[in-house]
Amino acid sequence: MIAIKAINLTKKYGNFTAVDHVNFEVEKGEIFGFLGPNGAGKSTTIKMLTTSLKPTEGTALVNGYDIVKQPSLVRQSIGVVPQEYTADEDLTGWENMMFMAGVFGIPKKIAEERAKELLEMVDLTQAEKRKVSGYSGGMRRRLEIAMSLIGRPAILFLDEPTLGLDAQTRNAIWTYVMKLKEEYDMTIFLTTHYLEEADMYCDKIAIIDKGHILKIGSPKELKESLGGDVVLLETDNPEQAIKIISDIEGVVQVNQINSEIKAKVKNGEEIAPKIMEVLVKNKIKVTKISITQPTMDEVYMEYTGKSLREEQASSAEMMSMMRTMRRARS
Ligand SMILES: Nc1ncnc2c1ncn2[C@@H]1O[C@H](COP(=O)(O)OP(=O)(O)OP(=O)(O)O)[C@@H](O)[C@H]1O
Repeated sequence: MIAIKAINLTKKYGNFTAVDHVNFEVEKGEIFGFLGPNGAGKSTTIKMLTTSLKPTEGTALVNGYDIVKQPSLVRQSIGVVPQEYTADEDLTGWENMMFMAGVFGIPKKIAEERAKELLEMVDLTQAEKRKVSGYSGGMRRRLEIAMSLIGRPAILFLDEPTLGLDAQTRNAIWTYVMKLKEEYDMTIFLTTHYLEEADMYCDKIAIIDKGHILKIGSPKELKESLGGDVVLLETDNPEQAIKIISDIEGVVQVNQINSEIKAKVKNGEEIAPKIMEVLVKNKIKVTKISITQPTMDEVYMEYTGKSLREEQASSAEMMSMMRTMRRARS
């Protein structure tokens, strides 16, 4: 079943096209990640899908509702955690939950039951009576995830859910997201520019840059699209081993680098045992074997022509330069 379908979704800010005729489908129960650098159009897309921004052209179906023609039905069926903070600092965690339940028109008794359960899920029961102004960044994010779930949405939208959080909190956020997928079969649409997180947790990834989707697929498919895995071997007879390995189906290329044989293969997990089997049959002794897959970094580099790390580094440098300039002026 399709949970989200974007049809030529487009947003222009004046003459500038931030999202350009984007088409994609998200299946029910899937964690779908929009991966791209700053300014790629990720937030603009999420804002259109959650109806806080109107498309200039095209549309999308969210839970079967048209974002342009049926925005209030879309809003009732989704949960949203935007990039900017939404919880009220002057209220406690519990009061924020109750406020959100009011927005969804949930009867008090049911709201209280759900708030209790959700605050427990995000480990905030102990802090529920404290004002949000005293929460850490990670606690706020966890509260906002709980708030977004009070209406029992079929789809949850998360804009950079782990941005700026420490590694431990990022792991905790992902634990909740995985739990929602597994226990409630929830569809989760998120944006991120953390390559490792997208690789580890997303069922499907769309790489977006300059308003265009450059590639969509599962992390495995994206890595395979680079031409497959590499099997590294050491044997007691490299010359003959190379000849034998070259003839195995699914082996794309074989080279010898010093004492190692490097075989580029379509699917390492399937082909490595075959290589072993054939070499043993030919009485060639394998002393070492390993499989390496292309990384998400390489995938990103291939499709965008640049490294996300370099961009992040340069934007971090820019920020630090701006801070230095501000300090120098004051
Ligand atoms: N209100 C606006 N008016 C004009 N241009 C905008 C506006 N909002 C966004 N943009 C531009 O549209 C492009 C896409 O922005 P968007 O925020 O969607 O990117 P993003 O991929 O989410 O990046 P980030 O991770 O920095 O939020 C950027 O070049 C941005 O400067």
